[in-house]
Amino acid sequence: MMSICSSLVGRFSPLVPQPSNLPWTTRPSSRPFLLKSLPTNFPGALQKEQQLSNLAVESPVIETQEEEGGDAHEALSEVPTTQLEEYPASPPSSRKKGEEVDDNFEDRFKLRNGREVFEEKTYLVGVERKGDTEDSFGIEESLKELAQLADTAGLTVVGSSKQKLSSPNPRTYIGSGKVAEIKTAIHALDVETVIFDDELLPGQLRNLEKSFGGDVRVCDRTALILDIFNQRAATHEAALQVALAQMEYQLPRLTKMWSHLERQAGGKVKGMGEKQIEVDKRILRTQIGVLKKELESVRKHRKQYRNRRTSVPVPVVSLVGYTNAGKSTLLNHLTGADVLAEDKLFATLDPTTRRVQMKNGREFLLTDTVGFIQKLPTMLVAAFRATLEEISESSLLVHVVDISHPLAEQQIDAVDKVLSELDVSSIPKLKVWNKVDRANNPQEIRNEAKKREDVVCISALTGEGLQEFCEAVQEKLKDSMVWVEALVPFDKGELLSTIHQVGMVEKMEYTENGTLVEAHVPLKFARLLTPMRHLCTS
Ligand SMILES: Nc1nc2c(ncn2[C@@H]2O[C@H](COP(=O)(O)OP(=O)(O)OP(=O)(O)O)[C@@H](O)[C@H]2O)c(=O)[nH]1
Ligand SMILES: [Mg+2]
Repeated sequence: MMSICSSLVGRFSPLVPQPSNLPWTTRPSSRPFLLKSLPTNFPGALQKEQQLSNLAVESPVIETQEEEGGDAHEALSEVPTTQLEEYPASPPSSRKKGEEVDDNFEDRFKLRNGREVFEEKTYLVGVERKGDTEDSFGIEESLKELAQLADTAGLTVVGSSKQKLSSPNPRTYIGSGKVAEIKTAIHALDVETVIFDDELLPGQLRNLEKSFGGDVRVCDRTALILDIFNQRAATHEAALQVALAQMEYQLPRLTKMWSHLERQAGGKVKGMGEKQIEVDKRILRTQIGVLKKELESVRKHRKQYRNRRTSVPVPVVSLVGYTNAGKSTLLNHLTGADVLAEDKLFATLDPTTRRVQMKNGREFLLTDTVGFIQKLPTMLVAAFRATLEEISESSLLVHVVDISHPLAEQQIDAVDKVLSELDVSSIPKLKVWNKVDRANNPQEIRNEAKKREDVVCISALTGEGLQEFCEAVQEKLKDSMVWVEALVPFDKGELLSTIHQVGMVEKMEYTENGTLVEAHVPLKFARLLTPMRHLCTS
């Protein structure tokens, strides 16, 4: 079963019989994180998982005893709660505590990306920080995006709630009044999972689960995104990257989780929790080390492949952009590739490269990359850094924007922010306003794009503007090429066709001693022409 929390925090699945005679069964969610979601192709994954799970079994988890209410900070930071807002929801169930699962329980198991997903009823919570700048994603839009992420993960959103705060409550992130309000709503709606739009501290997660009571799980946006990546990782490398990010996410949470043991046991087992943390942390670190080594070797192979590819001096153009902007659709349309493109977030996790052949005989390689998102978990950026760094070797970055999206500007900013962390400032860029066919005011957008330098307006779906796009790419590629004048001898005729293929020929003239060429060519290729350039200038 693949559900958001079960894959990340190793909670009992409703289908797995829970051992009732064990001390922690009253609160299985308090068990330390297990590594349930390791890719099965990760060497030793099963063995390690079992080790950690065995360790967990030996360690009783003691209920946390946080004081309720009386939080001065809360009183200062909380602003009157907003109205509960509900998505078209399934009718509140009349299920009583302890009663058996609903009739349609079995129907809620769905097949997604070849995996079984349990469609958990999910409730979303967002916090608007007072003083958030106007150009950032508003709370409404951020929650909408969270709902899309939840849908992508296979969850069913049944309601949502938001709160305006000057600063988050250190204990429960939201204020106590809001916690009570949400508790009432989620019990009425039979909610199984509550997802917060921001990353929560491990203590906040725990306190919220305790406050909501029952079997309600609490997760944060980071856990949700990690889970989607986990569900979608199709290749060995992507699976390794996601497993690494998940472990890095788990490591600090594991620490905090165990540190409660001693405190709650009133010091009677002093040192026990600490010892346990050390053992678990060591296992996790060893696994992280093994994963990093394996990733290194996978990347070495890919680099060798890339080096072989770059020996052919065809320029590489990388597509970057916000998730769902239409990058894969553009690649598919231009190259006839069959990359998965769908109206889900993070459809693509692995870079795919295809050759684009233009009508004029010129070519370039086009690479599709993983999409970006606002509040991208840092451990994911770190884990995917190597994949993304490949784009730093491209001759041109094409930033694909969904111009029909109401928050296109904010999405552009979010992408620029990630790009600025990747050290690609020296690479020429071209902006593509995609999905113009879907915009409310397509003609206005086309006119605006015309006025701007470095912007091409297209529809990857209908094909509008793709010829213009290819021409703009060619023009931009000039920026990464060098100007050469060379006299190519007649017996080196194949060089002329390569110049046509990878460069931009301005002039070609047949002389007694060979063909005189003036062209922009990639730097690597210019070096090959050096002896002929010498001939030309002398
Ligand atoms: N109307 C319209 N829809 C488009 C266009 N381009 C893409 N789409 C749709 O937008 C959705 C997302 O497209 P993808 O190509 O998967 O987007 P992506 O940028 O690769 O997304 P990630 O892989 O998640 O980063 C799909 O449902 C596409 O059919 C377009 O020009 N017009
Ligand atoms: Mg894609």
